[in-house]
Amino acid sequence: MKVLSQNTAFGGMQGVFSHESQACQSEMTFAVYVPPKAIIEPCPVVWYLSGLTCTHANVMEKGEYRRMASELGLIIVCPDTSPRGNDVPDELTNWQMGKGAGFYLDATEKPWADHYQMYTYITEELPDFVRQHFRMDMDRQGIFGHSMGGHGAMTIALKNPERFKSCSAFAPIVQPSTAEWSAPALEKYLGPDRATWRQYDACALIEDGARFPEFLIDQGKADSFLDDGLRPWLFEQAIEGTGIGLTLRMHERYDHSYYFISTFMDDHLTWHAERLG
Ligand SMILES: N[C@@H](CCC(=O)N[C@@H](CS)C(=O)NCC(=O)O)C(=O)O
Repeated sequence: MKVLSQNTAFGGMQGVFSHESQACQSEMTFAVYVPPKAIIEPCPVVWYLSGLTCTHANVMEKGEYRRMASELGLIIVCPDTSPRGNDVPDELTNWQMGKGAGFYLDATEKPWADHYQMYTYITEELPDFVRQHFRMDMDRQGIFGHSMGGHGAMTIALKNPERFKSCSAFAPIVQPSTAEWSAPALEKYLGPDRATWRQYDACALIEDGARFPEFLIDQGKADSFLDDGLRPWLFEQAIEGTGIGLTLRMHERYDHSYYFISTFMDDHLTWHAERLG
């Protein structure tokens, strides 16, 4: 593991690290915040998955999670959103595909499949890696994210309910297989057979029987991506009659930015801490 930076913050440590990923065949960077309580005992881990165009750095610099994570004793891990490097395929003029747009899936199509294995990276390789380097209580894990990362958090929680005890999202893409924003990317990564897309679509997963106890979703009403990309009302419909709990909060005047995310960050961390014990 390469240490790219380490800084003390709120009595804990904000670090940025990189390692060689087998899954993505690329050097991957991630951020970890370790609260001061971790000196005394292993702390629960909350994974934050970022949105389109982001790296690990957007939430680290603008998410304002450290004060509350320090207080609540939560480790926060912030991975990158795609493989990186000169040999990784990309679409240079399309921010919804390629680098910065890994969609937390395992691509099956050329030329993407060799590197774009973000589902395996996030659910297997990175957890195995960080547990070796940080004292974490892996029996207490939560996951949250923003936009494409909200989609990642919700689909990963729905597919791994035994691993995650809590899930929340800021402005998630709840049905990526039908959104103008994301359907073209799913087709390129996964091919034309839409049946294979369903495992990466929170609404479709629920229709197909996946379950998770409850979700917290915050959504700004002034978010310019609300109608084309995000559409949380589709998730509300998908959970009807399933017993899945949903706290959906629609906020007047808030947009898609980190001003919105940082405003509600404390509520999300509290939501996770209450469920992680
Ligand atoms: N295409 C626009 C929009 C992309 C966008 O809003 N991305 C969201 C996630 S979907 C984000 O978090 N952007 C980075 C930031 O605000 O720091 C851009 O590149 O600025």
